[in-house]
Amino acid sequence: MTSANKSEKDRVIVFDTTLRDGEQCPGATMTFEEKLEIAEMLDDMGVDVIEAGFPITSEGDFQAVSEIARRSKNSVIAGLSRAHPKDIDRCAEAVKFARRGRVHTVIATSPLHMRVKLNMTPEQVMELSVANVTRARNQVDDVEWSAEDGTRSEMDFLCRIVEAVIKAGATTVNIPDTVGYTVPEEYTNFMRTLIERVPNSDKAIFSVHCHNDLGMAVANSLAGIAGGARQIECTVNGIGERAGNAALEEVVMAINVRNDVFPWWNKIDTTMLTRASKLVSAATSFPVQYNKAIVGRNAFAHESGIHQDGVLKDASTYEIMRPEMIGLKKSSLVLGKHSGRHAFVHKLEEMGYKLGANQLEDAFVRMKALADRKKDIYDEDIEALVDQEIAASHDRIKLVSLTVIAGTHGPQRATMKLDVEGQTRIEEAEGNGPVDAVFNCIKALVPHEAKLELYQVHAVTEGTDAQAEVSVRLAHEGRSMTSKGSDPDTLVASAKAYLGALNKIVMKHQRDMPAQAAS
Ligand SMILES: CC(=O)SCCNC(=O)CCNC(=O)[C@H](O)C(C)(C)COP(=O)(O)OP(=O)(O)OC[C@H]1O[C@@H](n2cnc3c(N)ncnc32)[C@H](O)[C@@H]1OP(=O)(O)O
Ligand SMILES: CC(C)C(=O)C(=O)O
Repeated sequence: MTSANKSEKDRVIVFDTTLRDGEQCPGATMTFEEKLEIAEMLDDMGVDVIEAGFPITSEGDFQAVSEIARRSKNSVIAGLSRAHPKDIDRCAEAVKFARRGRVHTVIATSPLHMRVKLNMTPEQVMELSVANVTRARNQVDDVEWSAEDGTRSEMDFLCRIVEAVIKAGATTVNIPDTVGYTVPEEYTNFMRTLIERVPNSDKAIFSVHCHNDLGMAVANSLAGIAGGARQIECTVNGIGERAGNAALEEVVMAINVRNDVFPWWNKIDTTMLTRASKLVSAATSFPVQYNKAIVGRNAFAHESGIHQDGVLKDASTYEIMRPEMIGLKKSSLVLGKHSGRHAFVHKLEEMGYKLGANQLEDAFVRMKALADRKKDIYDEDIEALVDQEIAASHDRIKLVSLTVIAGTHGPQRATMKLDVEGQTRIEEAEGNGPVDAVFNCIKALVPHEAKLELYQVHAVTEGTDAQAEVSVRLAHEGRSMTSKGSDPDTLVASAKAYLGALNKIVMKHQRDMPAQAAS
């Protein structure tokens, strides 16, 4: 819906209950400071109503609701209360500090809850509701009344009690699907029938509050709006009692992305959704499911080659919304065993590599082999893979020959012949031991600043004729390059390992040159 044709009757009021229903689920308790931080973020995000807690629950909850109310900027601050005078008074006392405070009073209306839990007749529930809405209205202008277990309530009774609470001053009427029992079409009809049958329904906003026991909380919320409700109660990341509540980020994005079928609008700044999700996850210590819609870490990640190719050609092939819309910088192409060449080349280009066709094919085959063994392929894995590939075929510096004079009478002396980019160079150097003499020779032949960080010798086979394997790590300009060399002669293996690491540094330097020149 464009801003030109936005009308108030099509606006969906977003009521966030992360701090109340969200906190009710086992393990989600948040500290006072965490609640303040979340409330501030919700306020900045454009949430219309923040249900900050249930003040009668504890002194801590009362303090949190009061402080959130004091600090509120734009949002209405609501507190929950039972249909009980002491709950109502405590709640009104907490929310009165807000620019606009709301008392939200709830009582069950289903036959089961009234009989078993409340031990009350419908008439007693009606009386109590009217009395407590009146009591609340005497203290604040904004009063919400909720019919707990509304979707399992009898329509005739619901119509009568809703009419009565609106008369008593309720400004919002919420019909929760407390146990996540309804299904979309049923809920649309339920809300539509109720709104049509209650004679004074135009005097209040109708609200939906859906739980996810059958995984339909979001679908049901939208269906309730289709039936005439104009407030959705939801939580960040969908946290809440049992299987949770409708997820705020899902209802909001469903309305925004499918505005053709959900022709309503809301005031949420969706670019804050990712941040909100992370904040709530950190405060509750509830990890966000990887495949969670909108904010899961895989929601904008692609590993399959066919999808990656499509996304590279045009992201809308596999993405129905742009990642920036929810505050993500970009979607990610994750390399793995399902990836194809297009994504591999793209990744290499991002990392500054440009390979010839054969090198690319070899590196790709080795990436697949690695992915079969390893769950996550990181940039360093690709770097190691490709550097090895390039180094093998493109060594700028090659060892031609080496002679070392060692023994008890030092200094030890090495004579080395190298092929440096097609030119033969010969040099002699002394050292404090034969390895030092070999490395000094290399430094004389190819002057460089790299520092030796690691030198290790392993015997690969047994016996005095064992093949030696030497590892050398050189540090240069904040990066380390490691290489291995093997030979039956330890000194030759040492020279090969050193030259291998040096070749990588040279190659990296050449690769970075164009980027540095451009910047
Ligand atoms: C669907 C929802 O999410 S509703 C919100 C649920 N959230 C919570 O319960 C969290 C906060 N709750 C609490 O801290 C406590 O339950 C309190 C402070 C509200 C009440 O604690 P207690 O007085 O010890 O009562 P307890 O929780 O054991 O039992 C609930 C009592 O409230 C009554 N009750 C339940 N709902 C309502 C209601 N909407 N209006 C009036 N009374 C109610 C019950 O019938 C029961 O009454 P009884 O003691 O006469 O049998
Ligand atoms: C308090 C009400 C709205 C509730 O949380 C529910 O019915 O699930």
